[in-house]
Amino acid sequence: MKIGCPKEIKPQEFRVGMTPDAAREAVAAGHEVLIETKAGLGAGFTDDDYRAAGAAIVDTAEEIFARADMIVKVKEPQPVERKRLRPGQILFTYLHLAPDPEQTADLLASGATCIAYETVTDARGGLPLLAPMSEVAGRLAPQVGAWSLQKANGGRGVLLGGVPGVAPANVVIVGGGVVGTAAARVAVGMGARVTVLDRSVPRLSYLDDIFHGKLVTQYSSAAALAELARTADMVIGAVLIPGAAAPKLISRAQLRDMKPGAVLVDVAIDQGGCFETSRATTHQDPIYEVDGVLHYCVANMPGAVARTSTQALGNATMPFMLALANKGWKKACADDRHLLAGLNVHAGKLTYEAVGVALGLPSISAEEALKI
Ligand SMILES: NC(=O)C1=CN([C@@H]2O[C@H](COP(=O)(O)OP(=O)(O)OC[C@H]3O[C@@H](n4cnc5c(N)ncnc54)[C@H](O)[C@@H]3O)[C@@H](O)[C@H]2O)C=CC1
Ligand SMILES: CC(=O)C(=O)O
Ligand SMILES: [Mg+2]
Repeated sequence: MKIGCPKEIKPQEFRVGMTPDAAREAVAAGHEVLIETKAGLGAGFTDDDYRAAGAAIVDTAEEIFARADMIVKVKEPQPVERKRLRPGQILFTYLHLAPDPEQTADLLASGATCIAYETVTDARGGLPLLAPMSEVAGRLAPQVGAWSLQKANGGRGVLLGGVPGVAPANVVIVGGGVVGTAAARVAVGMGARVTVLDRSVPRLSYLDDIFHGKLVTQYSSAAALAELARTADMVIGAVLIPGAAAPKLISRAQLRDMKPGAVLVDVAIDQGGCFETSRATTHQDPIYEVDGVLHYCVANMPGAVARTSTQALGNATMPFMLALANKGWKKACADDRHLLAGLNVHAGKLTYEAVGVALGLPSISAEEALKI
């Protein structure tokens, strides 16, 4: 199979879909790997690194899309990339379709087979291709929130850990999954007073066990979050209902009850965001203010640490990328129901129910798609 990896074109996105290691494995398995020139530079990989791995360097994205049977990327395809997809081509990348009707319409129109990293599952109920980036975004969340809290950035002027004689900041984390746990680890390490809310009591028990009393756990009811938001310096949104649009957990009216200069870090923004007033921002212009409360809503946070993120993502995607290339998408998905769970669009049909529900569109099951 010809596997193509274009350079990412989303603003300030420095990750790349294939590492030289992944390219080397694909070439060893008998595939042809096409990498757009300079695609890896932002993550510290040169064209020569890819050439040494046996890949061919191609001058333009157009040529990659025209020649490749499978496109491997990081971010959802941008409008110009969507126009280049064609029936029968495989697209393997993050999609986040539930909050994105335009992208969904374009992917349906393309006729391509689109497998979303974020809905591939594993045997333990996890999301193995989302988890590495959630680890990164979770670790970054208190760091970017702490930066936003600095006075020069519009924040309250509060230091997360306080100092002797001055209380630390209150950090509230909504959602105690991969992002929430990683965020808690860093926020606790920075000396903040941390509360984590989740709807899963087993998950709260796990957090209670691993943090040995260094944070407070709380069942995520609307009333509990409203109460905690009032005294929070930072609220980190880290909820997920896989594939679906994020539930809105803090309303605009509630912002008036929050401390002026407090910050909302909405990591769940790629699924539409879990605060009513969230809208996606970029690394170039990451924060904005509504009713005195700062919002940090960057939808590709891991792009800020592109080298770490590219390596972590590449480790996780490699076995699935190889299965798709070795067997073709149909056999690879038929053999592995966890990879099949990643199928979101095939031949003009939506194949992921939660996306259909979020967008009011009809969908078929991924199993049915295997027969088309
Ligand atoms: N902005 C960015 O750059 C990035 C965003 N993300 C996003 O972060 C979000 C979280 O991802 P993960 O931690 O990997 O998901 P996860 O599935 O590991 O954890 C989500 C947690 O949310 C909990 N939850 C669901 N509804 C809730 C509610 N109403 N209140 C409290 N908790 C609730 C679940 O029980 C679960 O424990 C996703 O939307 C993901 O796409 C992930 C990586 C990068
Ligand atoms: C998960 C995701 O969307 C990202 O890493 O950008
Ligand atoms: Mg994202």
